[in-house]
Amino acid sequence: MELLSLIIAIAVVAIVVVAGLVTTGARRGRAELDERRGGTDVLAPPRPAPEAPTAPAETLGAPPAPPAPTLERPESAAGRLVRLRQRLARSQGVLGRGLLALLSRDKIDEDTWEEIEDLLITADIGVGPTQELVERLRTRLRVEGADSAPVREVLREELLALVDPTMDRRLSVSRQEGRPAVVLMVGVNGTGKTTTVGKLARILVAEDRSVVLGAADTFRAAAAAQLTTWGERVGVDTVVGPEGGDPASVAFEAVRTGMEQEVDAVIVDTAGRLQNKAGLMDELGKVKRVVEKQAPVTEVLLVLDATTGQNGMIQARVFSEVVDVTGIVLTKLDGSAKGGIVVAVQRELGVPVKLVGLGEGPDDLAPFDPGTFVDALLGD
Ligand SMILES: Nc1nc2c(ncn2[C@@H]2O[C@H](COP(=O)(O)OP(=O)(O)OP(=O)(O)O)[C@@H](O)[C@H]2O)c(=O)[nH]1
Repeated sequence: MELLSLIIAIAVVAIVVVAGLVTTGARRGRAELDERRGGTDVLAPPRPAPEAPTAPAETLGAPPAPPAPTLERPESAAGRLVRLRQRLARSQGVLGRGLLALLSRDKIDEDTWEEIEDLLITADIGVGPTQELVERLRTRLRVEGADSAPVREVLREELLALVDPTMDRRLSVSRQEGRPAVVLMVGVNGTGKTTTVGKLARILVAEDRSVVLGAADTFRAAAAAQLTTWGERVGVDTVVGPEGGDPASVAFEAVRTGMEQEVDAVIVDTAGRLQNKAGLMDELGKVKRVVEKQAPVTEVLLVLDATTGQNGMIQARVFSEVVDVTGIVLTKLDGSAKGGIVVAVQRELGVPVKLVGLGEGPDDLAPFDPGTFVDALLGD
């Protein structure tokens, strides 16, 4: 009996131990499963991979591009001088109308001829051309006398001959042999050089020509920004360099860009500081040499401020000794009664005035036309 009780007790203990082991194993298995499931009792579908937070539609990607700037449509070159004729007449009227009044006197004596000479000299025509004109007028009015054409007509003809309508005033701004035309704009700071580059670009754009600008005036910090703005307004690229950098390398880059873009013309603004002739020669000579490794320079336009009179003439002389000037741009003719400089500078350099500046507006630059100029001088 005692033995039976012992067997039963051992069996009970064994059952309890086995049951405990089974429970622990089951718990460990659950724990492991739970661990694999993410520590939750609930059988959940696998969690989706984490995603970038969904941004509101309007902030997706790059910020919306600003609306493309509206490009300006510059005024065509033809007829600009006619539009600006009034300004020319206002500034140069003293000369033209003054001459007309003196020559229309009943009796033209020596004093009158002297007055005529003074008027011409004051308008900066220069001594040589003044004497020439007076001689021709004297002869015609004496020889033709009462039979002569009206004084106004005689004067018009003689002034026109002095301005010389036979000079070739076309700008060389077309591609040649698969390369862009290259225009160097030279002149003393403040004459309106940078502005003229911008205005000329507008003239070319109006003629549907493609253009690249080169801001090789690295001397004046604002010049590059000023030029870039001019270009942007008409969709023209401007190549700029570091402030104080080498003007020749900017000019080189500009022409390289122009070659790549296959444009019609590259216009390069130069610094042209007139500190001394040797320095100027070095700078402009280098710019030209470097540019011509890629394409020939087709125009060297000298910008002169008409209000500076004889000073402008001195500048013209120095520049023409340093580079082969092919054309003159006379700026600020609207603010000067000294339109005679057209004649003087052409005589001095033997190159034509090709463009005239008649105001600060973006389209106030016009191809020079001798007939319209003389007509404006004489008034209607
Ligand atoms: N009235 C008038 N002003 C002009 C004309 N051309 C240029 N100007 C003005 O002259 C000033 C000088 O022009 P810029 O183009 O900055 O002169 P710049 O020769 O390039 O001078 P730097 O950049 O210092 O070399 C500006 O205020 C122009 O608006 C013109 O034909 N008539």
